[in-house]
Amino acid sequence: MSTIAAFYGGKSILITGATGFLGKVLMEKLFRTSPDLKVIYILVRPKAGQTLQQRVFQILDSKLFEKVKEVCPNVHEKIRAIYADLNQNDFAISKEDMQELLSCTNIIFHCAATVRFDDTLRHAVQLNVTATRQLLLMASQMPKLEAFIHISTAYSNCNLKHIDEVIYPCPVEPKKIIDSLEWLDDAIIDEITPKLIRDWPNIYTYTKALGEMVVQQESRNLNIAIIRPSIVGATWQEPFPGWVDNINGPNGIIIATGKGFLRAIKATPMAVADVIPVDTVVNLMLAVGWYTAVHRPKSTLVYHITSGNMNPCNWHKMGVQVLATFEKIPFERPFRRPNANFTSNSFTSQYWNAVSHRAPAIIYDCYLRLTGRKPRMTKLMNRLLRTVSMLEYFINRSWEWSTYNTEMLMSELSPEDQRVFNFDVRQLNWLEYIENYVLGVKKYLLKEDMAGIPKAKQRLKRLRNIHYLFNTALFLIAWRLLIARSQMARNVWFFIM
Ligand SMILES: CCCCCCCCCCCCCCCCCCCCCCCC(=O)SCCNC(=O)CCNC(=O)[C@H](O)C(C)(C)COP(=O)(O)OP(=O)(O)OC[C@H]1O[C@@H](n2cnc3c(N)ncnc32)[C@H](O)[C@@H]1OP(=O)(O)O
Ligand SMILES: NC(=O)C1=CN([C@@H]2O[C@H](COP(=O)(O)OP(=O)(O)OC[C@H]3O[C@@H](n4cnc5c(N)ncnc54)[C@H](OP(=O)(O)O)[C@@H]3O)[C@@H](O)[C@H]2O)C=CC1
Repeated sequence: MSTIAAFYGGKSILITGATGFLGKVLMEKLFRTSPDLKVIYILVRPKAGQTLQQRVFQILDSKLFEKVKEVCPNVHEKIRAIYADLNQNDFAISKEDMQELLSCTNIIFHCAATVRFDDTLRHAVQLNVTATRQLLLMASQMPKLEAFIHISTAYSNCNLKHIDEVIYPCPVEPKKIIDSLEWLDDAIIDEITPKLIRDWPNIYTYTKALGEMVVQQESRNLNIAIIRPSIVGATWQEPFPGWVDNINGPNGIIIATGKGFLRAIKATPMAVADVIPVDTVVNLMLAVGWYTAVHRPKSTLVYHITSGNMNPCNWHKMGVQVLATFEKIPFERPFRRPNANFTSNSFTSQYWNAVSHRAPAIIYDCYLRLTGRKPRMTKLMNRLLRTVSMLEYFINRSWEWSTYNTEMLMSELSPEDQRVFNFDVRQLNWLEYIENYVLGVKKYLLKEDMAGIPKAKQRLKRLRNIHYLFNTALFLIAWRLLIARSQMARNVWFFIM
């Protein structure tokens, strides 16, 4: 019997960000391994015209939860969705709900965040810093609370090259920033943002660092742990390989490459691609929840869950395997044949952007115009290139994250717990994982049917022929122009003939 699974039995667990990528996988694993848990409270806001209940039903009815329904048929009764908006004071939680949360919660997993790189400082601070402070305040009023697990990111200190499992101070106190955002207007905030974030690459990573500082400062006598995952990718093993549900991180790039929109990227091929499967992160989270509650470490422990130091993969290897998978299982209706040119040179990258991205988009838009349709490819390409430029910082550098606490925790687990809550990334076979990842993107994100593969392969062949034809025509035109202008070219031509 797993000690960790037994620990969560009968517990009331509060999860923020349960409707997000990580949150869903966390709930799934909790229900599957501890079906006798008492209740999971989730803080949810209505979204896209859906009520809280509709959002919960949609999650429970998804493929991700198929196994859960077998082991925990009354899962609907064990989720208690509580209306909450983390952007508002007291999260706009009703008095009755707040009372229940304060008196019943045993464990908190705080996953909610804005993960957009280009969010406004005001919104990102509200969600990633102020809301964390607010939640800690709530936690301090929970008599039954055993552990508070805060999810940060391995990139919260990406301005450093070597990162230890410690909380690093930020140059400006979070409280000062929270206070000043209350009276500064948006224009001034925009102006001072670059000065505040200094050598952090974006507002997201900066506010996650501030969030960690808040955790340290407001920890009072709570049992707290911080988890820092690197780039969270599709599931490796559980509940099935390849599950993924948003376009963040590598997912959008895989789609753009598979559909033939993106064929070159400014990346350092040998830089470490520190992707970590989402189920691995969730297993560590549950193990940390147990360890923090039971062993009550004296200080706030930070756990890195990264792949680079234990089982490194680089962007080149990843790109090659992604392309190899596209050969076997191509995406439907590609714009061009998938290709992946990595270059770390800015000039070459701009050349590829002009020749491989913008020019085909312009040509395609001309074609759309000529056939009486609305041009759209240039706009789409501009947005894609903007997105790619925001990711460039992370694919042109490598970091070293120490993992002493994570390894210590692994050694504390029983063999059964090491199996059920496996976060040992050394066992990961990258080639297999990447293939399942791409397949997962096709099935769960693009919702493409495997029956469409022969047609997609045919289309790829047609695109290859068009590509050859286009290049041959281009070559002949260039050659013809050269012959018309140069005596030397004419001599070579007569010689060949
Ligand atoms: C030739 C290429 C070779 C490829 C080889 C094969 C691939 C092998 C994999 C290699 C991948 C390399 C890239 C890896 C990138 C790794 C990045 C890691 C970053 C680590 C940071 C830390 C991790 C974390 O802690 S949190 C999670 C990270 N957060 C995010 O990823 C959020 C990023 N997204 C944003 O901030 C925004 O979406 C933004 C600013 C990028 C765009 O905002 P905007 O308002 O313009 O629009 P949206 O409505 O959001 O989207 C517009 C448009 O863009 C598409 N899109 C959005 N995100 C992505 C994406 N990540 N990749 C690609 N495309 C994206 C989206 O679909 C929209 O398209 P529409 O058609 O208009 O709907
Ligand atoms: N994905 C990754 O690569 C990595 C993620 N992380 C961290 O993991 C955590 C989870 O990330 P991930 O699951 O990927 O992110 P998602 O964007 O998928 O999920 C974010 C969650 O936060 C919730 N949320 C956002 N704003 C509010 C609000 N105002 N009120 C209530 N809930 C809100 C969202 O709810 P809603 O559905 O209503 O929008 C959603 O449930 C974050 O803390 C992130 O920093 C760390 C490293 C890497």
